[in-house]
Amino acid sequence: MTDASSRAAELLKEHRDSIDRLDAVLVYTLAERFKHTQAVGRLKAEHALPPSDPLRESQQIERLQRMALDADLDPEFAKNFLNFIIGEVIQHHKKHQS
Ligand SMILES: O=C(O)C(=O)C[C@]1(C(=O)O)C=C[C@@H](O)C=C1
Repeated sequence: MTDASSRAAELLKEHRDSIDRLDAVLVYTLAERFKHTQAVGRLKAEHALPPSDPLRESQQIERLQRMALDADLDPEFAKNFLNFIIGEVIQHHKKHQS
């Protein structure tokens, strides 16, 4: 192995270690978020509230897109990602109500 290729292998490993650490943060963060949304789902079912709240969603999307721009993340990606998670939450809420 040349010096350049062993340095590249070292850098690749460092990046992958960071990616693994950040993936763990994502999983634990998502799990914590779902714990809160499950509690919200129970509250909504107990009080006959609708599973989705479009006004709240548009506020969340707007806020997330502002943060994404600030963080140098594609705001369209951030929006799609949040919409995907919220879609999943709404399915869970609907199950609580049925
Ligand atoms: O805040 C709520 O009312 C929720 O049910 C949580 C949540 C979310 O996942 O953030 C999910 C569905 C709603 O449409 C809005 C937001």
